[in-house]
Amino acid sequence: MESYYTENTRFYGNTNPKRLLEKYGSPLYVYNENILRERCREMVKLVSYPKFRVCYSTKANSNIHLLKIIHEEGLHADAISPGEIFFLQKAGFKPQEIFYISNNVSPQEMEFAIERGVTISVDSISQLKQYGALNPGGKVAIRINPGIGAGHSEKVVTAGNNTKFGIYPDLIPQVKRILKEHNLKLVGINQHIGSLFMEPTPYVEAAKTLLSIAENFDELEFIDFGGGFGIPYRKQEGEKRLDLKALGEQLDEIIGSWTAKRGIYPTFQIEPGRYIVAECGVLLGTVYAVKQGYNTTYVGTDLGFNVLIRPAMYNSHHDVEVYDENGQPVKLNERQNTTVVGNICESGDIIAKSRLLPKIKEGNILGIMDAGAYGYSMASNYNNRLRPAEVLIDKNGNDVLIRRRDTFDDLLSTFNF
Ligand SMILES: Cc1ncc(COP(=O)(O)O)c(C=O)c1O
Ligand SMILES: N[C@@H](CCCC[NH3+])C(=O)O
Repeated sequence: MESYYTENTRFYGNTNPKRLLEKYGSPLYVYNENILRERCREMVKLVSYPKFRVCYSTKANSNIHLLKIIHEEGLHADAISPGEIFFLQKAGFKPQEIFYISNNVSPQEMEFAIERGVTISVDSISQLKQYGALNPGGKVAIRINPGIGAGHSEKVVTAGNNTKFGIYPDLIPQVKRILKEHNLKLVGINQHIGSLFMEPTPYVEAAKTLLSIAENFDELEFIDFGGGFGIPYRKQEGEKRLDLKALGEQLDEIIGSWTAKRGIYPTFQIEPGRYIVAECGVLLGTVYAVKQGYNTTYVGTDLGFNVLIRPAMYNSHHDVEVYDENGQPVKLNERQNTTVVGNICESGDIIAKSRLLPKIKEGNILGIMDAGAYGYSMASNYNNRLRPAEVLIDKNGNDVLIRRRDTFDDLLSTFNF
């Protein structure tokens, strides 16, 4: 089948991968503003219940320029750390638009949010007690483990029996005692079952469970079903999109019947990260070596796992597109078994294993597709490598540098000499 992306070269606006690498260097993260805005809008209209809000999950990509666009589209945001709260505020999010979903944090980190007026969710009895002691009479949310998990790898399943996250429902009497002891108001309950589901069922089932748990509390201002909305990473094989219409209709139905039965109308919210940013991002890199192995051809690039760790960490698949000397996508007709590797000193430094790709030569450019989520945000300086620059193809198709590449001075900047 022809590449989804080959038909979609509009991604690069008025330029192309070759010109982008000539101008900004390799490797390079490239984001498309129109796609980002489209994904935000799809999520905002997911359900028709009027008090519905979308909290973008900042961990997926915390580039301040992308955060500004997401804010312009009317999304709120969730944060997992004071550093993310700091970035969100820099991007213009107001404290009441930020939800701090904390996990095992120090009193100082809780104070950081309390001082700024950011609502915190805690996810253990210990942390609820710590919060109560710090902010008696305050508002708080709790993260529930609904007992149902889902995700693309066991490392990203965040509910069920094998996870550090969330409070089990049988601890609710204890939660109530602590709330009373510290005169806390429980304003919200939230959950997140895990990252990347492609069928509505686990999410909807977990949402129903959360609604039954919500019946234990009278004054909830919001109920948060979490993120995890998947994107099709295997577009070249024709993978289908998550059916948002079906998912939205099911959510509307359970929200509608729950609110009608209870006669209360809290805000409902979701926390998508990947769905918002994955498909607006491509990671470009350059081929420097081609080597015939026993079973596969190794294509050696500057795309080490310091730049994109998902394949090495979770065995994740990203489609690969090959560009010719004019920066145009090479058609996927004559294909050979190819393994794309990086420049990091580890054998696990593989970005695409045993793929059928067109014949690749030194100097070719590769596009690692759907790399906007958990790409740069999980990048590192391992091997003292420099994290790449980030470029935005803006809504008029122009390329804009939104973050420069690291420098050697950046690597030195934290040392005392
Ligand atoms: C609490 C919480 N909310 C939201 C998300 C976003 O998940 P995703 O990017 O799969 O939508 C995550 C990450 O898995 C998370 O841990
Ligand atoms: N980092 C994961 C997503 C989940 C992380 C957040 N709980 C990934 O790249 O797929």
